[in-house]
Amino acid sequence: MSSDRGVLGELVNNSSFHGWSEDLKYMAGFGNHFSSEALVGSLPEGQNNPLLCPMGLYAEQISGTAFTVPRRSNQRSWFYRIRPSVTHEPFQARKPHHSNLLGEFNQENCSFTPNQLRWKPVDFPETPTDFIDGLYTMCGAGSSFLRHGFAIHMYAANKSMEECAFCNADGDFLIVPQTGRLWIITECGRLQVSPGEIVVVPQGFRFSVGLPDGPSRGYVAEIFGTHFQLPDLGPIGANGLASTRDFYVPTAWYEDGTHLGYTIVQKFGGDLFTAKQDFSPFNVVSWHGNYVPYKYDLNKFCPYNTVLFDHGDPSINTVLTAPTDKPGVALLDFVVFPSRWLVAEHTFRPPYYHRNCMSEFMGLIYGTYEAKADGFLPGGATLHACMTPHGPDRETYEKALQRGDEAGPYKIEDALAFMFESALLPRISPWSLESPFRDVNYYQCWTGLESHFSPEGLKEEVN
Ligand SMILES: O=C(O)Cc1cc(O)ccc1O
Ligand SMILES: [Fe+2]
Repeated sequence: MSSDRGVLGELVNNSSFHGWSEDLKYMAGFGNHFSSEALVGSLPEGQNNPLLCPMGLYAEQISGTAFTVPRRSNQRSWFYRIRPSVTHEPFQARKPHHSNLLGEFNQENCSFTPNQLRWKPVDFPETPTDFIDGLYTMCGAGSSFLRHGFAIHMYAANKSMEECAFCNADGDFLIVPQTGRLWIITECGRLQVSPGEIVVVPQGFRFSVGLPDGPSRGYVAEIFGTHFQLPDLGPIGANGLASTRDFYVPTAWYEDGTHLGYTIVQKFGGDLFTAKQDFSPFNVVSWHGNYVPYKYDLNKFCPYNTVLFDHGDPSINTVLTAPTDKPGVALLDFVVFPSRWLVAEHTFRPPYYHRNCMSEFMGLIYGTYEAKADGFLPGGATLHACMTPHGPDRETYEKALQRGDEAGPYKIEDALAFMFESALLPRISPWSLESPFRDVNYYQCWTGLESHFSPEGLKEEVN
């Protein structure tokens, strides 16, 4: 594969993506019950499914939680649409079979290793590739069938989805673009997501991805059986980290056209199925509810950190968390490492050396990550599984020691890394283990961390 942007630029014509306009309107909030009408008066008043909906629309509910979960965690939305989703031809297994996605992780389809893993950024594809075809699974655990687990995918694509909508029946997608904006049309409306922002598309939503910038790359965390929530703030108090007002939900937008051969691509049990229909799935004129896609700008994250000594645990930078049934134990935490001041005194400031009972997958959106002087590149990735030792590379360690106790306040700037952290032990897809982009020499970044042990030195100090 090569990354000839010029050639790719010619391949792609994104200017006509559903007549996209950039002046999108959003509603702010996290977990709210929203209402939105593209046409005034299209939302039924006082009830969800009247005999006849305003403007001759169909009422359709999408449930994101079992009907009977406690009210505080119940998620569902009501769509008022021109034709209902059910009006499609039968689903067929997609041909050719898409072999780069996994919906469950087991002995047969995956490997596992306690070694530290690192990947360089992949090249952009040379042939026209849309978001769906550009997706490939890196690792994961559990099963979408059993509604427990997660998958980590990445994508490299260069072409907008055309007359085609994706629907992930398996879980929620948290998408982290690294190169190229995403224009995402959902049944609730449209979102523009730039590198530095993230978007969550919950299970079951139909969506189409336009790539206005051509070659595009990014990361996707998929969670089975639960949804993301904001972390509790504990003693931090009522404010800080990601603020509810900075989450943006789309406003209703619809298209009413007959598109012969519109294809719904449904990910179901990790496999892809396609069904044809003769109208756009983005035909929701109004909607209300709390089961919604949303985006968030990571630059709005308000970091908290140590102000005197020692290196705090990275959980302080949690943006969103998907819980397990065990209090405080995440199925998947999404953690950022944003611009921030480091001020700790007599402290080794880079991330400490450690082994973690949780598994850590990291990506880099731009800049350099504070624990790695080189080799961890924007668009690349690392995986340090449960109890796999890791920490700063040799160069970072030596630089921190050179700066010494005298290091004054120092700002990490122009860098944005993130981590997907899970309590489940990830299995690795065969293609990511065999990938030509895997950095098989990763372990060498720690080679040469010498012993500085000197009992004599200590004796001298003590005496
Ligand atoms: O491994 C990593 O780089 C992520 C990380 C960062 C940090 O500041 C402390 C612990 C940790 O796992
Ligand atoms: Fe770590």
